[in-house]
This record gives sequence, structure tokens and C-alpha cells, in this order.
Amino acid sequence: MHVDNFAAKPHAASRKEGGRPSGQRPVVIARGVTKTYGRTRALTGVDLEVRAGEVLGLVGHNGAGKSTLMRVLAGLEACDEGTVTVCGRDASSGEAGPRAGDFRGVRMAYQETSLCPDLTIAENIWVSSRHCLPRMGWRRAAGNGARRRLDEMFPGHGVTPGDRVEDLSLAQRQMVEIVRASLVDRLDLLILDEPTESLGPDAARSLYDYVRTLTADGVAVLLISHRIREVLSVADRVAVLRDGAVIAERPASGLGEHDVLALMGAEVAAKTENERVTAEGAAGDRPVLAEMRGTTAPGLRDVSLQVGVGEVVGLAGLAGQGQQEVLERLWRPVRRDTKVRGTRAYVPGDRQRSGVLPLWSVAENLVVSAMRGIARRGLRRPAEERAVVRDWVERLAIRGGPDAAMTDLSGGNQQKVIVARAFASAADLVLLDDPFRGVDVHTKTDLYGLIRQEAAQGRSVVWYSSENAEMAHCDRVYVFRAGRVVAELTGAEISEERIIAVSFAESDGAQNHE
Ligand SMILES: Nc1ncnc2c1ncn2[C@@H]1O[C@H](COP(=O)(O)OP(=O)(O)OP(=O)(O)O)[C@@H](O)[C@H]1O
Repeated sequence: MHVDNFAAKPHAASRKEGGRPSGQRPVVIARGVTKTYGRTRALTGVDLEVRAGEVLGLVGHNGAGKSTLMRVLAGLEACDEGTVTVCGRDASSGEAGPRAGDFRGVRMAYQETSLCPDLTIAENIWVSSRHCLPRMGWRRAAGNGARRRLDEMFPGHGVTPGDRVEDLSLAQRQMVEIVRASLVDRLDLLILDEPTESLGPDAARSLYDYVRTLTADGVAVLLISHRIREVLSVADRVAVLRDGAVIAERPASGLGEHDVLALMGAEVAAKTENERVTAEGAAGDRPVLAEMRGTTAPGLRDVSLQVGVGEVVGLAGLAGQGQQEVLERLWRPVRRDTKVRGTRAYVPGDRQRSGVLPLWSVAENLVVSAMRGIARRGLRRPAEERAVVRDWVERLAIRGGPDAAMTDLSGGNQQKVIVARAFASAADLVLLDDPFRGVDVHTKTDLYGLIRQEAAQGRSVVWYSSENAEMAHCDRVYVFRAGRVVAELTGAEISEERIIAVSFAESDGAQNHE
């Protein structure tokens, strides 16, 4: 007989409590929650209620306090003032900090996964859910639970419980992270922090289908995302966090994307995020900075492409179709079929592998790449370095300022530093691998402007994005499928619809540039 230690239906509690339908019963209530780190007031008196059977969307700019609030609601961190009630019990921390037992049914899936890379999937499940596993045969029980939940949540996931986490793709790690959070004997609240930033559209759809089965069963789901349209399509209610306080809570049905952006404090600019920013000059006239000629290699089949000086080139298509391999080759052009003139900077898609120096300050992280361009005859120039740092911190509105340690920044602000570091260098070619994951809409719009400004000054950019709409900011887009370029789009040909159509087109027109 198949034995499974995790709740088959994750929520074992009754659907009604005290005669109230589950949809109205609060699972977690925060009242007047404040949290301060040094001089930073991350939360300034938050009131929030998450109810059984609902999806509550939580939105807010980078550094608004979302992750801090989640850590407090999940009992991972004590608040300075205020109360947190979980399933009717006051779980506010006493002297000794939050009591783990009170928060047992509150589980969180992190944006930067909490998995241990050296361990297998089953071993990671044991680490976070050992209280639900037997002492004997735990590995098998954890593996069975993981396999079953992976199959339910992400059909076609392509992993087995014995796989080591470090061998998984970013998307697979994210899937395992979400599964890990859901595997428990009783689930009251599932917190999903930017769950789809690394997932493809199919996996995202499967996840949200599963979320609906959870809520139908009385589980509350708290969804944090910068993808406002996604939040509005999945959530029942939306709460907006701004500068550490919940400033609005509304039913999702009455809200539009612009309403939410306005509540977040973003200026709803006339130029929207997805609107095309036209480039100056014809792309074909530019001198060539980098090119690949008929490159065939692991993951690539007969790829030819060109990058002009001052050109923004997009790599589009479904995830994992060869775009990362192209970035890798342009970064390290080891063979004759790939030529790059000039210096390069690379922003990898996986922040945990970005080479960021976590114990150093924002300023030190920025200077480390800019130093070579600033120094004269091998001598550093501190005043110029400080000016460069100040400029980038201001341009990208990096909250925390130049002296903050990287580990003290919110996820989105860390990502901004990584992008700024590449542009602060003197590199002729900047390679970007899905660089804006976790960056809020407002800042993204600024970054699109920054890319265009840098290109106008002669810098070339090659940019892979999982969001097809972002490709509208490129001069030229190569669409990839199965390691091949299946279309080359320029100027007005570049549109989300066109990219999607070519990405999914049946005929395999290898190198069949449209
Ligand atoms: N451990 C910490 N030490 C010092 N400051 C911190 C710490 N954690 C968070 N902060 C600060 O608290 C504020 C809120 O950060 P938080 O991570 O909660 O924001 P967020 O809304 O989740 O942002 P993002 O969308 O970028 O993930 C930020 O100014 C951040 O720099």
C-alpha cells in the first residue's frame, strides 16, 4: 500500500469554524506590526488579514516591506511591536521569539530558494518537514511525497526525488521550493514569494490551477508578485504595501493594472512598460561588435547572429531553447565561429550565482567593476569612485544607499545593484540573462530607459528575457527554438504576438530568418 506522511488533502481542518464559512474565517491576522532594522523602518504598523479559502495578492515597490512582513507572518522573525494571530491563537512572540509550534501550518516558498544545493530533493524535504516524517524510511516517505506533489502541481517537471538540487535548472529548483513548502501534515496558509519569476508559462498555469484546489479546500494563499496582471487574474483580494504600511485592501475584481500601480506609488507614465521605445538609426548600418557564424555546440544548432555597436539585441523564445548558451559563448568566445571585439560584462539569471559579494557594501560591489575605467595609470581615484557610485544608486533608486551591506537590501534592490554593476563597468558589450526578475514595474521602466540611453552612447546589449513584452525595447530580436534561430525580427516586426507565434510554430525552419 502507498504510505504517505503528508496530508493527501493539505488542509485537514474543518471548512467551517464557529459557523462561519471558511472564506471569511481569518487564518492569520496582523495588527499594528512594526519592524526596524537599524535605522530602516521596514514595517510601520501593518494591519492585514488573510482568510481561509482566499488568494490574497500582496504588491508593493522594491523595499516596500513584503518579504519582511512574510517572515513575520510565518513566525521566522519577531516583530518589534504589534500582534500576529494564527488560527485564533495569539502567536505574537514573547521574550524568546516566535514559537515555531504556533506557525506550523504557515508555510513559505521563497523567491531565492531555501533549498540546500548539496542535498537531494528528498533530503531537502526532510530538512523542512521532518516533523511529518517517520524516523525509519524517511527518505522513501519524503521522496514519495515530493513525487506525488510534483506530479500534481507541475506535470512534466522532469525531476526525480533522488536528484541533487545543484543539478536542477532554476525553474526546477523553484518548483521543488514550492512543493517543499506545501508538504506538511496540515497547511493553513501558503505564502508564495514571486513564485513564477523563474517558471515558464505552462508551469505557472499548473501552479495556479493547483492553488485553486488548495483554496477550494480551505487553505489561504498569500501571493507576492510584481506581475500585476498575474496577481489580478489569480487573487480574490489585493493588498498594497507602501513604505512599510498596508495602504489599500481591495477585491481584485474591481481593479485594473493602472489602479494598482497608482496605489503602489508608481507614476503611471504615459509610456507604458510594454510600449515600444524606438531606436535611433537603422540597425543594419552599424559596425559589427560581436557575431556568431554557423555555431553548432551543445544546445546550439547552426546559429548565426550579429550584434552591432550601440545595438540592443533580444534573444527570445521559450525558456531553455539555446539563449543561455548564446550568452555564454559571447561571454567566453573561445572558438573561431564566435567573434567579439571589446570588453564584456555579464548579468547571470541566477542571482545566487551572480558573483555578488554579499558581505560587501553596495558601493564596494559597484566599484569593483567600475574601478578599471576610473583609475588613472593604475591609481585609484576615490572621489571619482564615490561620484560614480552615487550616480548609479540614484539612477536606479537603490533603496538602502551606497553604504548598505548587500545582504541588508531587499531582493529587488540586490538585483538592481547587479544590473548597475554591469553598466558601471566600461564594458562594450553587456550580456543580460533575464535580468529584471523581482524588480518592480516602476524600476523596470527606468531600466528599459537606461538600456536605451547606454545603447545611444555606443554600448551594445544582448538581452534574454522570459517576458516577450520586454523584447519591444530591442532593435533586433532573434527567436530561438530547440537551439536554432527560427526568426530574426527588426523594428516594427517586433511584437509579443509575433514572438509567441514563431516560438510555437510547428514547421522547423532552421535559420529561416523571417
Ligand atoms: N536583514 C536586514 N537588515 C537590514 N535591513 C533590512 C533587512 N531585511 C530587509 N531590510 C530592509 O527593509 C526594507 C524592506 O525590505 P523587504 O525585503 O521586506 O522589501 P520587499 O518589499 O520584499 O522588496 P523586494 O520587492 O525588492 O523583494 C528594505 O529597505 C530593506 O533594505
